[in-house]
Amino acid sequence: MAGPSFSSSSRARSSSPFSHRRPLSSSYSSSSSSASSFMNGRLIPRSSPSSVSSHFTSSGGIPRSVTPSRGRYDPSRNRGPIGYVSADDVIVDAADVPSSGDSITVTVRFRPLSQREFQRGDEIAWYADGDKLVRFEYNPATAYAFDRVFGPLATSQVVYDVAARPVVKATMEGINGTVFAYGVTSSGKTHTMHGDQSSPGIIPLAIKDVFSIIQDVINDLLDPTGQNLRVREDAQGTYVEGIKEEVVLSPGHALSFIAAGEGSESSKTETTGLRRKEGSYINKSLLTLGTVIGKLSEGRATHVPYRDSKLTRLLQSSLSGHGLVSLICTVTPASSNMEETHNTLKFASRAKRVEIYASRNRIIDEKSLIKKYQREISSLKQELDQLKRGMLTGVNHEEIMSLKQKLQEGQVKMQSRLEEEEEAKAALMSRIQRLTKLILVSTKNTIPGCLGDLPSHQRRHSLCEDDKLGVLGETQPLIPEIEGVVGDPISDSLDQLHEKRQRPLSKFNEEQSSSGMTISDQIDLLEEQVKMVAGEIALSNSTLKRLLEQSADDPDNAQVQISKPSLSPTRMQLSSELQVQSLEREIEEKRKQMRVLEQRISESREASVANASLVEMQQTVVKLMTHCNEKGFELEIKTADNRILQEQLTKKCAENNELQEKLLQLQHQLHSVTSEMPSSTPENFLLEEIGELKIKLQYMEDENKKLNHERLQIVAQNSELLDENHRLSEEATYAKELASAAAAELKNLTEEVTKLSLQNARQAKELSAAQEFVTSRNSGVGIRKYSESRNDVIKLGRKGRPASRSSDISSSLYDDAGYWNPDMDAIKMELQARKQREMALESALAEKELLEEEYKRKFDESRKREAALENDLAGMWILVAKLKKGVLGESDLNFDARSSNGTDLADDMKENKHDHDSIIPKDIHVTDRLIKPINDQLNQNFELEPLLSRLKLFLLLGQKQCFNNLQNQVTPPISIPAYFYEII
Ligand SMILES: Nc1ncnc2c1ncn2[C@@H]1O[C@H](COP(=O)(O)OP(=O)(O)OP(=O)(O)O)[C@@H](O)[C@H]1O
Repeated sequence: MAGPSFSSSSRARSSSPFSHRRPLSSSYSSSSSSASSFMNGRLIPRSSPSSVSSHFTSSGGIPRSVTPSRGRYDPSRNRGPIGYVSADDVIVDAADVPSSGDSITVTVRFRPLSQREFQRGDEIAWYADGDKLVRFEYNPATAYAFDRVFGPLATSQVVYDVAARPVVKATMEGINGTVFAYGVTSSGKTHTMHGDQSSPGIIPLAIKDVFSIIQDVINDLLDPTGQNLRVREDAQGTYVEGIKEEVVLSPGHALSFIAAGEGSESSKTETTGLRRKEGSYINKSLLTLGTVIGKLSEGRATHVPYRDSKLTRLLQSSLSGHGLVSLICTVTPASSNMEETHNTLKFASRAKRVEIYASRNRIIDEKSLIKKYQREISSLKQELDQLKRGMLTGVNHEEIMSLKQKLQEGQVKMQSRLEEEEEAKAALMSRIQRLTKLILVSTKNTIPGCLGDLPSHQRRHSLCEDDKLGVLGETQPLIPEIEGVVGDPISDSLDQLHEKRQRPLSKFNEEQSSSGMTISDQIDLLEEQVKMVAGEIALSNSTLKRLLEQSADDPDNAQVQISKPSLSPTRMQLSSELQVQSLEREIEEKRKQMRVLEQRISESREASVANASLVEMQQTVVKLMTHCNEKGFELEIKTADNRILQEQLTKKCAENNELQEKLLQLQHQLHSVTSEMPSSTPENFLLEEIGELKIKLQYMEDENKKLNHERLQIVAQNSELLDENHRLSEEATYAKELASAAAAELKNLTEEVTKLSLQNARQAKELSAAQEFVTSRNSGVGIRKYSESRNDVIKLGRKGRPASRSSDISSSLYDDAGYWNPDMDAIKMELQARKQREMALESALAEKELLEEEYKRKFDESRKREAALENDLAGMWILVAKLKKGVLGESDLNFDARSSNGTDLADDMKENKHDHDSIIPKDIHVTDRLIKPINDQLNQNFELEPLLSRLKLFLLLGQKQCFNNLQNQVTPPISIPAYFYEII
């Protein structure tokens, strides 16, 4: 299927052998009901009150090969209560699109009240009640239901979408279809079918649709010269004889033809005063259409008077159910047209009852047909065989006769089919030839340089053919008729040629182009002629020479035997002198001719040089003209396309404006609503939410960066602190050592002091004993006591001597002879010094202990800070992960102004003018819960630190698998709260 074609009934008939066939493609035809019909039923006599219709039909496939498979009529199927209904009737929703085996799609379109109707006080009499009902204002019980009712505000695009597009689409799938508008005058048929620039109707929309489906379209158009087209029928249905086809290349192109068909119809009818006549035809056609629809809607097999009007004949194949039919009834709501509208509605209602059985056309190719016929022949042969066998076995006579009859009928049928096929084939062939010719002509005309670029040998070839038929053919008799000087054909042809050369160049070129002979061809011809004349001169010369020789040899015998058998005896008897003279004259004559020819050749050469450029120029001009025509044609198409585009653009602009207005309105509304309830509308909420999320994300990223920076700082601080800690530990160890040394010394000293005190006490005792001795020297008791005391001292002194540090003191207690001689002052001083040393050591120890405590406190603090920051970081990571996953719930966005590290973030955020409170999760302590076990473990075991740090990192990053793997390496395993697993 090449595509749809457009046809109209007011085109001339053609004698094309294929003219009685419908086009090889889907066809689009538009006509009114009248004899001199036109596109879209535009011809409505103002005086005529009658309804008119406008329609387009489209058929898919090749009717010749169409095999319509009709469905069975089933009245119970798909019959909604479409038609007249009472107000209480239940309206069943009819299918929006026509379907096979269904009824005609009937839609009703109301137009708005016109200015005139309004001014004269018309009221709304009929109106669209919903999109299925038409109701009577003055009696609401009167209502009609249809497939669809379009109110006065419905656009043609909507009407097209519902009422026509399914038909157009089906056409593209090979199902015939018809869309026609029906309605009283001024009810809106033209507006619906044709429309205008701002609101294109069904026809332009259909064309556009068709072109969007296919690229190449064969278009049947009205022939402006045609009158009185005949509607004919064949086995495939009704067709308009002599329909003209045009190839169209774009929607614009198709529309331009339609427009042309319309610019010719109106002028014709205006000027020839055919309107009245048209009106009467239309009335007749519509009357018949009403009758036909009425008959069809009865569903009985009665005679349907299709043939009574051209309109019904044209619509016959559509109405008789071969294709889809969409009827658009246009009505006015005006009360002044109340009755007409009612009639239209009744008509539409009746039409709705017509059943259609649209079926897809099948294209059967030649091979399939041959196969089909072969099958039929073989079955017939079988029948024949059976017949023969029957004859042999004694089948009764009647049976044989009936079989014979059948066979004959079959043969006749076959014969007629074959003939039909032959006919169709011939028609096709002729059409193909015609089209090929057209293509060739058009190619010839359109391909620039086609003729001029022909190779010279081709030109020569054609010349030779011309030569045979023309100039050379005339020159041939010259050779035998040597004396044919009178009426010399060469001269004639040369004269003709010369004459031609003398003519104005344009004329010359015209002839040249018409005969296909160029100057170079003519020069070739002249050269050939020169050669021939030269040959003739040579022949004459040799004859002359022979004659002269003979006369010289035998002057008495003047008889000359001319070798030429054609020469008459009388001539042969001429005197040799006369013959010689004649020959000489002839030779002279030929030479003259030759000179003339040579001169003409040289002139022709000169002329060819001069003309060549002119010819070339002319050819270029012709080419340019052709090109120009093509471009003009393209321009027309483009203009038409442009117009459509402009229409679309205008429409789009209008839509755009409307949308913008709506947008403004909406924005305005939104604004007003927002000002009342700032966050109540979903748009607001979403916008806010998006904004918040963006801010949060940004803040998170910033915070993350900050935290990372801080973390790095903390790590650096930590390492510093660790160093310091190490140093302090060393110092503490040293201090401890010192302290223990000091303690040991103190102990020794204490012991020594005790000893010394004891010694001192003893010495004091000894001293008092000695004093007593001195006092009692005079008595024996005193000396003995002194001796005893002295022995004790000695014993003591000797015992105490090993103590190294007390040696000084001891030594100060004895003289060189080892006798007790205590230097009390020295001892006292020594003791004093020792005490002082002891005190200093004790204070240093206390100081060191204080320092150690201070460092330890600082270290703990930094650890805590680090943990807190890590907690914050963990919180952030979790939040970021949630945001990325898009699982951030309301609860996550409940925030606490204070983070775990004690920073008052709320204050910071207030300073930043953003409501950053919201980014710190309330349940930030969760991270404490997560990290705490690890931190505890870390605090307990410093060796595990690298492992645990990694563990923490995996935990924070939510890498469950890595975390689990690593966790197994930690002994004892860390217990992780279930919450963590929920998060990751
Ligand atoms: N649906 C519509 N919306 C707006 N205007 C409309 C509509 N239908 C028709 N009109 C207007 O009503 C007027 C008559 O319409 P239109 O010429 O299409 O009627 P018509 O049936 O073709 O008439 P006629 O039978 O005389 O050809 C026109 O001005 C047309 O623009």
